[in-house]
Parts: sequence; C-alpha cells; structure tokens
Amino acid sequence: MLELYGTELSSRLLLGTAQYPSPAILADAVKASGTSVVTVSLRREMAGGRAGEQFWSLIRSLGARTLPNTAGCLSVKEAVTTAKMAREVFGTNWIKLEVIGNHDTLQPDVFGLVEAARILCEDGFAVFPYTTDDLVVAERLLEAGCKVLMPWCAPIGSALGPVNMTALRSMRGYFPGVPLIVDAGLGRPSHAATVMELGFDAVLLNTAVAKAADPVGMARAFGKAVDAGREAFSSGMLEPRDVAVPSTPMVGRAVFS
Ligand SMILES: CC(=O)[C@@H](O)[C@H](O)COP(=O)(O)O
Repeated sequence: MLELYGTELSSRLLLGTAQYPSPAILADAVKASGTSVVTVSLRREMAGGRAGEQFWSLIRSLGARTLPNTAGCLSVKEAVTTAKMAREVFGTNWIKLEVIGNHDTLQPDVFGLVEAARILCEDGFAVFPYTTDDLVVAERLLEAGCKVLMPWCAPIGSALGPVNMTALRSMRGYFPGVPLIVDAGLGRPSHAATVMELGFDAVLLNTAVAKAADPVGMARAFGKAVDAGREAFSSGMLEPRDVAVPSTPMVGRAVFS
C-alpha cells in the first residue's frame, strides 16, 4: 500500500487528465488504469468556463482523489496564487507544484520551486514538487517541508523514458525513507516497470496514455506494468553477473572428462 501525506492509496499509478480525445475516454482510462489519484490543472479548468465546471464534475464522479497542479506557472507568485485557488476550488490541501523554468524543455525552475514549496508548506499544503533528479535540490525541497519528491525521468510529454537511470538510482539510494514518484517523460509501460523495479514508490504520467491510439488500453497496460515493477522490486531481483552460472547442476553428468 502506498502512503502519501498520511493517506493510503491502493494504486501506485497517478494519472493526468489532460489531452484526452473525449471526456468519456478520459473516464474509461482512469477506471482502466486502476489509479486512485488524478491530477487536474486549475488554470485549464478555470479558463474553460462552463466546460470547466462540467469537467470538474466528471472528475468528481470518478471516485479518485484529486491532485491539483500548478501546470504552466512560471513564477513563485503565480504558483502560490494558483495553489491557493486550487485549495478553494477543489477542497484539498494537496498540490502538485510545478514552477516551469524553460518553455522548450518545460524544465522546473528549481530555485523558484524550492521557494514556492517553502511558502506553501508553511501555509499547510501537502506539496508534491515536480523536480529534476538533482540531489541537492531534493534536499532543499525536503528542508522546505516537502514529504514527497517527484523527479522527472525525461521532459514532460517527451515519452523518452528514464534518460538517466544512474541519477534515479542515486536518488532512491540517497532518500530511502522518502516516497519518490517518477513524474514526466514516461513513454511506455516498460518505462514505468523499469523505474518501479528501481524501488520508486509510484509514477505519475499523462501524455503516454492520453495520446495513445487507444488510451483506455494504454492506461490498463500502465497499471499492470506499475504493479509488475513493484512486485519485482519487492521479490528481490537477481543482480546481473559477468560470468555464466549453470542453471543445471554439473553433478551426475553422463561422461566424465
Ligand atoms: C499531468 C501532469 O502533471 C504532467 O505535467 C506530468 O508531468 C506528466 O508528464 P507526461 O505528460 O510526460 O506523462
């Protein structure tokens, strides 16, 4: 069971709700994935007017916990303001904190991220910081009050999968007691299984499901991959070896040389 900020969750897959072909496909994908947490963008929903309200009522009907995000925010002030609005609109103190530092890579502005995290943690928010795989930034986020870390594995929407396994492995080893969620850049279920096999606690993804030819089937596949990766990690995988090790005992051979 995954525990985040004192809440036990049945699924280790967190799912974004943007870019789906239709609300019906979104709803079916959420159900097929087995997720218990969906992220929603306040900025997008508020901009949607009536459509935004219809979207929000759809999200509420799914029975998953809502994790609002500050997607698209470029400054501390913007992210903090959006988070406070999200708390009012969605009735939760959970916030996925994004402070974007670069339009092309959508890379986090880690300096603004730490500052915004500190302000929000002091204001009682449960902050899920979208960060990089930098260990020093991770330490600053924990010092700021974050109890969860969400490093990217590749740029948002890139579908590249884990581009720096060494960095992710280091982060896992460096923060053994901190829930770590890979967020952004996952492209296929095998990517999710790979990072779960590293010992990450969960994954958060959106584009790879929403933009798949069959989002519902892809959501189901990611759900299975996350479960498989977690079970493999918990089962103690065999470490790779440089030499052959016979799987059949050498004793009892028919011919003695
Ligand atoms: C939904 C959300 O929060 C995204 O910003 C998240 O980072 C997912 O990224 P991908 O779209 O690459 O899965």
